[in-house]
Amino acid sequence: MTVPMDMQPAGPGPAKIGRRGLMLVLSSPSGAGKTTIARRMLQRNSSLTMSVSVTTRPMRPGEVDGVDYHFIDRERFEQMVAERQLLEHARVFGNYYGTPKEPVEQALAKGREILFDIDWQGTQQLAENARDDLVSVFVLPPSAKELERRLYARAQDSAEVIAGRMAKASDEMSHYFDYDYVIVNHDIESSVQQVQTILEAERLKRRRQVGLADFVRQLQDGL
Ligand SMILES: Nc1ncnc2c1ncn2[C@@H]1O[C@H](COP(=O)(O)OP(=O)(O)OP(=O)(O)O)[C@@H](O)[C@H]1O
Ligand SMILES: Nc1nc2c(ncn2[C@@H]2O[C@H](COP(=O)(O)O)[C@@H](O)[C@H]2O)c(=O)[nH]1
Repeated sequence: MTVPMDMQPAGPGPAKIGRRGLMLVLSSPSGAGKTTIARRMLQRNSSLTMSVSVTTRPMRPGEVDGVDYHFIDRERFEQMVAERQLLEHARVFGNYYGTPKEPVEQALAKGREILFDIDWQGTQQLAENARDDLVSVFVLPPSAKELERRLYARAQDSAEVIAGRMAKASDEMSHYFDYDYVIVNHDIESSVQQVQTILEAERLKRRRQVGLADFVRQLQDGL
């Protein structure tokens, strides 16, 4: 997948430096806090667009169809896979999840930055297709006890579901090794600031700055 630029190199007048879009992925064991971090990042960054996944999992109290997820049945999910409408997809905790391709491509075409809350399987698939445009962050909980406490405090899943997610947490966490960055979510404000720092540094990567050559040439011409 190629990510277009949000600003073309300058015509007449002073050269401008633009930015390529990027794909910022947050993954973690369930309950470590990535959804909370993602929501705050969206509030802070108007250039960020959230990728809204499809899922076959039942809606939780308070969730809104089309905002938190597109809630679909298994048949529709299989159809989307068959029609190649998903950029990546995976089975997680017995349910099916996937990233619709079209909204991501549209947002990238406008040079926007896309935020993904997906698991390690989805991250691996995105990396296979667009490694250069991917920035991946793994969020760890401070402790196993705190992870369980957060899952209960969220009060949205049954004890059985929580036990299932805790049982998978160790395996999930083993994938931290494949990520570009790893943060430990002790305090939400610090974690959001850390992800913000990552985003700002990644924007400054040379390959993501468009029109640098023209800008430097103009600087040199003025010497
Ligand atoms: N740093 C933190 N300190 C205390 N509580 C937190 C912190 N970060 C998140 N939480 C709380 O922990 C619970 C789980 O957070 P959240 O839903 O963001 O996790 P998640 O990683 O997105 O889980 P899932 O993968 O199941 O969607 C929520 O109730 C949230 O408010
Ligand atoms: N590979 C994908 N994983 C996804 C996607 N959307 C969400 N997820 C991950 O699933 C689990 C469970 O989420 P929950 O909302 O049911 O608690 C979590 O790890 C999410 O990151 C997706 O489109 N693809």
